[in-house]
Amino acid sequence: MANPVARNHAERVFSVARNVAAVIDDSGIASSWRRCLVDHKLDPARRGPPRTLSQSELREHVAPVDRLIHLAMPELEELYRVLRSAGYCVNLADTNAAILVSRLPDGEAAAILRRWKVHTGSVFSETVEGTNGLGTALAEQRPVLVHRDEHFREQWSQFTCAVAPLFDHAGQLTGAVNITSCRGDLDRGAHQLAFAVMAQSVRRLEETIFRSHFRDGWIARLPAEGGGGPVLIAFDDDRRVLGASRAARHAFGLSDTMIAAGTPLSQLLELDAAVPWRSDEPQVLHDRAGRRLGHGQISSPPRARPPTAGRPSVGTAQVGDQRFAALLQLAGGDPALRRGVKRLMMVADEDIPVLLQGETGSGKDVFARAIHAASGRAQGRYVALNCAALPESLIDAELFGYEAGAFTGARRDGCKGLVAQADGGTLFLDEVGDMPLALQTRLLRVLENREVWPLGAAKPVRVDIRLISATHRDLELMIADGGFRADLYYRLRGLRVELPALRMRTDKVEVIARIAAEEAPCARLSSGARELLLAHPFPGNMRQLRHVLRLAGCTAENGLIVEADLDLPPSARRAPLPDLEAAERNVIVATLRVHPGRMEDAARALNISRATLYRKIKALKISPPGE
Ligand SMILES: Nc1ncnc2c1ncn2[C@@H]1O[C@H](COP(=O)(O)OP(=O)(O)OP(=O)(O)O)[C@@H](O)[C@H]1O
Repeated sequence: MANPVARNHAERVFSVARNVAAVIDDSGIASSWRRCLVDHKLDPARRGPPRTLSQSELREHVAPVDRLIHLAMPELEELYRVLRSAGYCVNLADTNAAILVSRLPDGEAAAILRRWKVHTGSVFSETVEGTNGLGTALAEQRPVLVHRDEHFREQWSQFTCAVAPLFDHAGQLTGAVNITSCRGDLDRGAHQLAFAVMAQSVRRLEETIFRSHFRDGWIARLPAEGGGGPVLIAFDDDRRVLGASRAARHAFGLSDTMIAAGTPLSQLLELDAAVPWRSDEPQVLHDRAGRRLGHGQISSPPRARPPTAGRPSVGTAQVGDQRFAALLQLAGGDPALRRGVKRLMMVADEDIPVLLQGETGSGKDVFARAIHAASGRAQGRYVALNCAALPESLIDAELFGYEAGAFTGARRDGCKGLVAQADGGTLFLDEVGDMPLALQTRLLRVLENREVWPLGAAKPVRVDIRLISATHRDLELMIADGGFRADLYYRLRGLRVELPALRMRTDKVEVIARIAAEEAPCARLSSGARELLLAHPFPGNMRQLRHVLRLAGCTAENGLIVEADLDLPPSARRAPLPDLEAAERNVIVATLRVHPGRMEDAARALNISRATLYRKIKALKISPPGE
């Protein structure tokens, strides 16, 4: 042990850890030191950089928390804006203490943090790096401030880090937010303010995560006590609890089992059914025993909010209508897609079924949600059903519901099936081409009779639903092969809209710029990176583009995304020269989209005869575009 400072530090660590019981350990530092020595067998004098993840390891860490990163970015950017000039870096880490997003401050501080690898890809778990902000906060699942020589390893003594663990909608640990400073002129107390700012930002982020998860439910927000997280309870229209934040679980003793059993909200709060809640306004809430809890807020799901005034009636849809803004934004500048959206706008208030056709990741789900939100049924529920993911045994009960005691294991009060839940709203049948034939027959009956027959029920229940379905399959080919019922197809395809693959969009340049601004707001695309993105075929379409840019936003240095930041498969880094067949297919599909339903014009544009065009369409298995 060459360095006397390191030796003194190590001696202090050994002495404190031996006498943990005797020291005042409000900050938990002494207990952590002891854990590092006794449990993790670490050496406080060891020097060396933290472990850093390779690009592919980083990808594996990012994938499971992709949505979290997406939700967290605006809050992290705001925190960074506030703390950057004070010399703090802002990091988001996963539960393994691997930094996935990093924003470095200006000037010399950034150089020091970079030299010590306090940035994206480094791992700061307590079991390897000893007591440190990220590792210790995650190990103890509580906010911690580790100031200079409170670090287990002497080499980290130039830093102060404050970290708050992040809990998801179910109260489970999902990551941590960290701010780190290397300013030697500030004492522990001086860092407390930044710590408090960061903790507040984490509380807001936890609320965002919760609200995003329960976006279709009601949410009660109760006054929070002390420094705990937000106290939030989600519940359904029948006032049964759907979920609760970590702090709400503690406050009301709510367990997963109680939530799964659909505990009535009345067991937690005093509810006066006669008094309608004033949605989103602060109001005094009481517990079930009538004790005043203080000011809280109850927010209704978007569908239950009153419609905007002056909603236009059938057939008067205008491009300028605010309610269509989301749909038009999704369509971007692609002319064929804009034509599809205009047709959707014309029938927004009609109950005409819509069939969305497109490759994976082309936006079928987001389009379906936007169609529902722009429709006259926006106040009703949007219920999505993935037909490919339904276990055969659950189909009937899930879809059509059951009466109390219909079978062993059934809920005591029965269950409303998904179809009935969409009553008054929209039912989205995703991957409809993957629906088993037996279910196709049962669904057809529901659509024909507009009623469902729950298991064990004496009479059917009438339902009023609008159907949107989506598939990446060619249903007409499936009909020809006997894999899909023709009668069901014609019921589903009222208005067919094809969502083009990203590589076929004529507005790819603008799409890339828009998604880059959303996913990597603090970074600029270098011209090399832009070229690479434009040339890439993106088999995963918009989803893949978002993922690639989100990751690039995490790894970009100095706010510039370069080619190396783009996680594109090496073999596909340059778009392969398409083979003749693929090239022909692309040209024909693009031409048919420009001349929908007008074969004569399409053939003329391609400079081939109509008969040749039909032959090519058949040979290349191209599905005819929607009218
Ligand atoms: N036009 C668009 N503009 C911006 N983002 C989009 C657009 N379309 C899709 N996305 C984004 O791409 C991702 C995938 O979209 P979505 O889930 O709707 O695709 P999908 O076609 O339903 O995919 P799958 O068939 O695999 O279920 C989402 O993050 C969505 O926000």
